[in-house]
Amino acid sequence: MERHGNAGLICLKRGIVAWLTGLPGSGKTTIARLAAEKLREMGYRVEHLDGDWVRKTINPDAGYTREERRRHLLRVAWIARLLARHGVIVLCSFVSPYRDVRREVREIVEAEGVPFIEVYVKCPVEECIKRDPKGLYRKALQGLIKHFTGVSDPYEPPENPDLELDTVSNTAEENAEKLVETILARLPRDKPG
Ligand SMILES: Nc1ncnc2c1ncn2[C@@H]1O[C@H](COP(=O)(O)OS(=O)(=O)O)[C@@H](OP(=O)(O)O)[C@H]1O
Ligand SMILES: Nc1ncnc2c1ncn2[C@@H]1O[C@H](COP(=O)(O)OP(=O)(O)O)[C@@H](O)[C@H]1O
Repeated sequence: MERHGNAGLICLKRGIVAWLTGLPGSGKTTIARLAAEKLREMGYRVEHLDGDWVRKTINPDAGYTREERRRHLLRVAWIARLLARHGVIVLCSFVSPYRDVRREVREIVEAEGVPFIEVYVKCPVEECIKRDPKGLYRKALQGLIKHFTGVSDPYEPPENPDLELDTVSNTAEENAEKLVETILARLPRDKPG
C-alpha cells in the first residue's frame, strides 16, 4: 500500500469489489452510501455503483426480465473490475436476485485478481413492504409492476455470503461499520518491493 502526501490519499495497487445484494428496500443503498463516506474519510478512493443510478446513466435501456437483469449486471461487473484494477474500492448495490448471475459477476471480478465480497443485505419482504421507500411495493402489490422482485419475481438469497447484514436487528450505521471492517480486512496487501 502506498500513501501519497496529498490530502492523505491512500493509493492502493489493487482495490476490491463489495457487492451488496438484497430485496428492494432492504437497505443496500443506505448502507453502501454510509460505508463509502467512511472509506473516503479514511483516504481511500471509492466508487459507489447503485442500481437506480446505473439504470439512469449507463444502462438506460435495461429492463427487469431475467436476461435483461443479467446483461445489466454483467456490464456493471466489468466496470467494477476495471475500477478496482486501478486501486479503487468499488461498492455495488444491486438487487441482483439470481445466484447464477451473482456467480458470473464474481468470476468476472476475480479473473482480474481482484477480491470480491458478496454481501447479503437481509431483510424480510414483510419489512421491505412496510418501508417501501419508493412506493414500488404498493404498486407491485396492486399488480401495476410486472416482474417486481419479492412480489412477482423471485429473490434467491446467497447460500454462503462473505458477509450478512441484518437490517432489522442492526442499524444502518452498525452495518456500514461492519462492511468497512470486512473490506479493510480483505484489501490486498502489496508485497514489499
Ligand atoms: N421489477 C422490478 N424489480 C426490482 N426492482 C425494481 C423493479 N422495477 C423497479 N425497480 C427498482 O429498481 C431497482 C432495482 O434495480 P437493480 O439494477 O438493482 O436490479 S437488478 O439487480 O437488475 O435486479 C430497485 O431499487 P432498490 O429499491 O434500490 O433495490 C427498485 O426500486
Ligand atoms: N437498519 C437499516 N438499514 C438500512 N436501511 C434502513 C434500516 N432501517 C430502516 N431503513 C430504511 O429502509 C430504507 C432502505 O432503502 P434503500 O437503502 O434505498 O434500500 P435498497 O437500496 O435496498 O432498495 C431507507 O428508507 C432506510 O432509511
